[in-house]
Amino acid sequence: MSQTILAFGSESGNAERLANQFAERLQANDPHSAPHSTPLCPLPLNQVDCSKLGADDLLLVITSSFGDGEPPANAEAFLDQLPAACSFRYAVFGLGDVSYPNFCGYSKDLDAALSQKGAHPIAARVDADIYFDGFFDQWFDAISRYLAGDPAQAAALDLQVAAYGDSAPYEAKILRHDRISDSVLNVELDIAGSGIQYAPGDLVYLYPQNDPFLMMALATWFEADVSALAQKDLRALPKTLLKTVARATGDSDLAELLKFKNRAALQDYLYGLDILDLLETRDPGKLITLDDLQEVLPDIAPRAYSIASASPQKLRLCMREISYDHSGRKHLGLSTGYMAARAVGDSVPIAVRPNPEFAFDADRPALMIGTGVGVAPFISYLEQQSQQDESQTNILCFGEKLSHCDFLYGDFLTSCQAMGTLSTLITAYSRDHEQKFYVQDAMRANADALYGAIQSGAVIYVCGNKSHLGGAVNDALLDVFQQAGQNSPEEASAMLRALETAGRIRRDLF
Ligand SMILES: Cc1cc2nc3c(=O)[nH]c(=O)nc-3n(C[C@H](O)[C@H](O)[C@H](O)COP(=O)(O)O)c2cc1C
Repeated sequence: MSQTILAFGSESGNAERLANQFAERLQANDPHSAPHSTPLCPLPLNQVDCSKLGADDLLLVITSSFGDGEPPANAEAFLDQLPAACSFRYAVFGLGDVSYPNFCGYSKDLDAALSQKGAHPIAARVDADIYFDGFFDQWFDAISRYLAGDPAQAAALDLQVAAYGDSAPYEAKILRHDRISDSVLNVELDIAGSGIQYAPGDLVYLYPQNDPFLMMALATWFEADVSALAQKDLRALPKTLLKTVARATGDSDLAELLKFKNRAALQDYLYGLDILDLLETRDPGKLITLDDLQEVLPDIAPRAYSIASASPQKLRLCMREISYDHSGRKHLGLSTGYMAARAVGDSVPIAVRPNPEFAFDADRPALMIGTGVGVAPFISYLEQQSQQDESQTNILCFGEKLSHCDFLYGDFLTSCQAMGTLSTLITAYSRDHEQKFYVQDAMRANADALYGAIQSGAVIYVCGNKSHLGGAVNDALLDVFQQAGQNSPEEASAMLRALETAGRIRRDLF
């Protein structure tokens, strides 16, 4: 009699949980699945003896990859005990994470070894990323139909996330590239077919390149090809570089500035400075060489932005452009300058990463507090909510400078209000009136509404500039608790602590 074996390789429990779910769903005769007479009892891969499996048998494997694409401990022994020749049928569901260089390394090795030894795949291997639930539902559906005698769906299965990541970013085409205020750039990227999945709060990483004008100016300075600096961050000037310059040029002022006691003055000095400014002002004798720079300048690090969309086809981000004059020359922010210089139709390398600290809780009301481009994750969340039949009670407190030109995504937010996805929109424009009015002032002015939302279980999400919002929002919350809840200062502090402990205040500050 033929047998079906369901095995898992799991380090932190995901694959084991899915294997148990698979067995339970099959047994419960899920509406999509076929009845299955003998319950499947999932077991670790190490306990599977393939020498006992014949041509009629089926091995179903759900396994993650660990280390550098290696098997989890409870699957370690499996490949070593594989017989030289196999005749059984199999299907592999691989769990992984595209941010690891060896994405789904073990499940890929396992699939290759099984087929090389003569085992027959009934479905193409699944390479699933951290958002694996959708793939799992489809895999379960196809395999359960196969078990019920209908192999077509399994044969047609094609569930493989492309292995983009830090080592191989995904090249996304720009679909839209426009300005939504004087200084805010809105960019939409095509991710259809990429396998990229994300949730509100997640981050997109950009891999910017240096400003070509700065590179040209450096080539003129060195009278040489400076392409060796292409991957170097020309704006993040490390102390080791400044020490090298001070030593080579005998610049005692710079040496003095590098002393620990002068760290605040050093920070001021470095603000807005790039490598060319430093060379022009501190090294007129051109003692610092290209090799020196190559050695001490850090590589360009990918830059993270909050995703401002919820579509599986398109990914939106917004960024405030940085552009200023320093020493008579125009300076651009590295990634905003890079993105501003691109156009519709260009491709840009990206990677998407989860941001668990700032994940949205769809089962609770949301009290969202954001300033400027800090509105981005809230746009994503509201877009997701507007795709659902019912939405939570959601409040957004949004702060910017001027109401007539800085109401970012204003049309969308107004339509969310009309649809009911956004229950309350509170805005604070700091420069509309003589008297400055910030988002924390708007929180105090709407204390009753905010207190009511928090009392009804809302999670508080704060996104925006660290120095503006870090302490100010906490102070405003304390005032809200006292003002609207009639709490003493001590009680208000205890409430804030309790919310923090319960994970009901989530911050993404930059
Ligand atoms: C320390 C560590 C190493 C990992 N190495 C890899 C890897 O090399 N390739 C990969 O695709 N995923 C890797 N992952 C991601 C896991 O495969 C992924 O989180 C999976 O869902 C875990 O499933 P499990 O809980 O069943 O073990 C790694 C995760 C951790 C925490």
